[in-house]
Amino acid sequence: MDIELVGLTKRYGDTLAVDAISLKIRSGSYCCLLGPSGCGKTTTLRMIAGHETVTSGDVVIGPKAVGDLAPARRGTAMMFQSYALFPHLTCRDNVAFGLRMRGMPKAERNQRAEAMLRLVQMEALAGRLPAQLSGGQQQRVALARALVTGPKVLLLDEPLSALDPFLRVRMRAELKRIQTELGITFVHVTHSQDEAMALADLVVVMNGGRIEQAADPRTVFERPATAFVARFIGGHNVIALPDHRIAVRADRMLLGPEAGPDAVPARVVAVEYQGSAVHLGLEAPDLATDAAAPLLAIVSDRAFAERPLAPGDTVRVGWQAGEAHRLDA
Ligand SMILES: Nc1ncnc2c1ncn2[C@@H]1O[C@H](COP(=O)(O)OP(=O)(O)OP(=O)(O)O)[C@@H](O)[C@H]1O
Repeated sequence: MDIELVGLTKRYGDTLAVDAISLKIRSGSYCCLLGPSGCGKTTTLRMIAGHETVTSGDVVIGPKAVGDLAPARRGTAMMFQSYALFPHLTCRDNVAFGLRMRGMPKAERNQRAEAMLRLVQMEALAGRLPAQLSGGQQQRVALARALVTGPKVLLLDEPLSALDPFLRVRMRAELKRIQTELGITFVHVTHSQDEAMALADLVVVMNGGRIEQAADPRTVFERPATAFVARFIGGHNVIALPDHRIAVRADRMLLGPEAGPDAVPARVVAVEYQGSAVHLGLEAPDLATDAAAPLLAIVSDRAFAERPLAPGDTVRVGWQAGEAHRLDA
């Protein structure tokens, strides 16, 4: 189901948590709300779910504004960071719980619960209690429980943050598979750029209660709209020119003889080996980077091996004109 936010605003006393945001999320897409702590992501999600009242503006799900509808009547389901499974119920009964509340007969609800457990690859452990499961397994059960009532929209609040990094990457692939298989709309709150880039069809970068940019991951990375987006997404240098700012991808910085005639001198201040690439921190007095951080240049391990650099070295740094991307703000 399509979701549309129209001038959606939330105030808590003097705090403007969400500031008149407007956004269209197409049916069947995977949308990530991305931004630093306190930017209003969770509040936005909770207003879509109906767990939070709206100060002004509208949430439209499918054909109708849902402002007056209780959470259970919006066609949405929510999955939380803490899995909140009932400890005394088996996986199967946890998943079937919502159907029991709706008065579905036992045989049918068990069948539906088993189908959902199959979808999340937990059918073999259907008879276990939550305490007998790992964190990742509990999370799969929580996902099955959120999906069992057939929501048109699944809302996920930092669903992967409690998992260790390895499991997080695996579960993230699972989320994407399940979303694609079901074809329903997912709205997923995260503060992780990697997670948003890996999962989303639509990345919504938020800052201070507003949307800085809403676009597909590639556009956000290749054409960040603002300096905030360029910095938050990472892998970019934000450079101030006399009348505007530009972003240049760190992996497009050119060093040494390749840097071209317009290159400027820089001093190497940091060298970080990252496996397939080497990250170089550079101080270039002729370039105004408006953050305190040094310039970043990412070079392949091979290129670095051919021409190694160490802290204290000087090198010329530049970029091809086409690689400079003008920022709106
Ligand atoms: N119940 C509340 N009462 C007062 N202020 C609140 C309440 N809930 C959130 N806020 C404030 O609203 C702003 C947005 O909070 P929100 O939880 O939506 O941010 P977030 O982007 O989800 O952050 P995080 O990643 O830390 O969860 C913050 O300044 C927060 O302090």
